Amino acid sequence: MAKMKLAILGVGLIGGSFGMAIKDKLKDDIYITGTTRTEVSCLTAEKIGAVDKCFLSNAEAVKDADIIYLSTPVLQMVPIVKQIRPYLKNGAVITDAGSTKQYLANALRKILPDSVHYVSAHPMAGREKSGVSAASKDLFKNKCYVIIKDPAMPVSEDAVEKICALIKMTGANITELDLASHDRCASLISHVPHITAAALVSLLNRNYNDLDECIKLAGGGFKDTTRIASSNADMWADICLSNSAAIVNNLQILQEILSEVTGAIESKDREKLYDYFTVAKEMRDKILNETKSIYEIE
Ligand SMILES: NC(=O)C1=CN([C@@H]2O[C@H](COP(=O)(O)OP(=O)(O)OC[C@H]3O[C@@H](n4cnc5c(N)ncnc54)[C@H](O)[C@@H]3O)[C@@H](O)[C@H]2O)C=CC1
Ligand SMILES: O=C(O)C(=O)Cc1ccc(O)cc1
Repeated sequence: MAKMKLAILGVGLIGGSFGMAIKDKLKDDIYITGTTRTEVSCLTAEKIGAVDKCFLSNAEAVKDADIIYLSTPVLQMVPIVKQIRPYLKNGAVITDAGSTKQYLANALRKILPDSVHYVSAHPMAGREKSGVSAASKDLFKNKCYVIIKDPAMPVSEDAVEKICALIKMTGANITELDLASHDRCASLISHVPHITAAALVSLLNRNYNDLDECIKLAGGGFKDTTRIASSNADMWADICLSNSAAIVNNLQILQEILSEVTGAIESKDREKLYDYFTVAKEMRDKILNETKSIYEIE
């Protein structure tokens, strides 16, 4: 039987980690090609074993591929699919790691031929560092990996099984969601927290003439609440633009919460402030307790 061929377009943190995990499990039973935008990162991708062969051309990488894994920033994916469309073989399965799903599903549905299957998915695993040099074969281990099942986007069970079989090799736990639920939940649990972490850092840039003095005081609290503000700007701009309705809705709710707590401080309402922190602490402790296995293995 011919070897399975996997093409990873955008071998960065996520694509590189996916390639490393699959290569680690399947060794020579799979042939992995990939693309990056520079020769240096292409060489790194080969050196760390994320791919067998790296190209600077997406068209070259997808030749004869059975499975195509898109792992560039979200808004790069549709132009890439348009570019590779003539080179896709019948029966090929495309999946993607994009952080937002509805926008991609709508756009890809319009441009993909019937002979190519699309399985929408999202690894809920990552870190604030980007690029292939930050990749790790264990990045997805014990983390949630969402597979989209949506009545508006029927997909062949055989294609879903092929993608799930690869995802299982990374050690991730598969969860199913529909498109709208995914984008709503991801905005709440990931997108708005990232925007907020960046806002906490931006706060330092406003109203403070003595920034150097303030930074001397930075401790664990600042580091914990702002770690993800070090994430890739290209990727986060695309996420905001491709899930704007859910993100704007949750940012407005966050502004209401901040207005309420501002009011409580101004009016010296100690009971309200006590309740504000108590409710948040109880909820966070409960969530961490219920998701212990995710956070213990880093
Ligand atoms: N960073 C994270 O923690 C997570 C990211 N994601 C999603 O995964 C995707 C990739 O994110 P990362 O791996 O973090 O980004 P990254 O910046 O580490 O990697 C992106 C890769 O795509 C390449 N690239 C960009 N445009 C390209 C193009 N037109 N053609 C070929 N290659 C191109 C870059 O050279 C780089 O190798 C994004 O869509 C992101 O939303 C999903 C889960 C977690
Ligand atoms: O660094 C972290 O902890 C993250 O939360 C990474 C992350 C970023 C984007 C995603 O779509 C999913 C996970």
